[in-house]
Amino acid sequence: MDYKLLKTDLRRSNRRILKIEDYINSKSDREGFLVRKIDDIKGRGVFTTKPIEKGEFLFEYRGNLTTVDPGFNEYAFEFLWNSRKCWIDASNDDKSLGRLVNDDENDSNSIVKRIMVGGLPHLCFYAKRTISEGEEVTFTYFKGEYDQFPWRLKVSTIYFRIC
Ligand SMILES: C[S@@+](CC[C@H](N)C(=O)[O-])C[C@H]1O[C@@H](n2cnc3c(N)ncnc32)[C@H](O)[C@@H]1O
Repeated sequence: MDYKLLKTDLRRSNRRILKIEDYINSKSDREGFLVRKIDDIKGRGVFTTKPIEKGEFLFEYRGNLTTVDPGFNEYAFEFLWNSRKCWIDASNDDKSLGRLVNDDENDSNSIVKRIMVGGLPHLCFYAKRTISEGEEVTFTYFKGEYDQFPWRLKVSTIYFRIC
């Protein structure tokens, strides 16, 4: 057994485990993504610059944690923590990637998990499946009313016409 190699492997895997907390604590995003304007309606989106494996950590939905309802705010992410409604308010443009992930109702490639770091909840995007190089990172915001998501209304109108 090559113990030197084993030690290096362990160090590498420990680094991988620590990485997510490191990104959260240093308020930074990992490399492998770029932001691109898609069009005037959708605005900007996040795209991969290399393939991503299923289950990989992508980046945090970074913003201010609050228990005060921010009202209509397209950058507020609502979730439950200890049975209480909370929001990550990402309306401040801090150049982070999470706040720029667009909605895909039916075929999104990421999910969001709540993880605890430093005793506080953090929302993190993970790959739901393999994501190819150059693909847009998308998330299903939630199953809401169509008037909350006017772009979905547009898509379903086309769908009904085709049928
Ligand atoms: C959290 S922001 C996402 C980033 C946004 N595209 C930007 O450039 O700042 C949410 C907003 O993006 C737009 N958006 C998200 N998903 C969309 C989609 N599938 N089609 C059209 N617009 C979308 C809507 O304006 C929505 O209110």
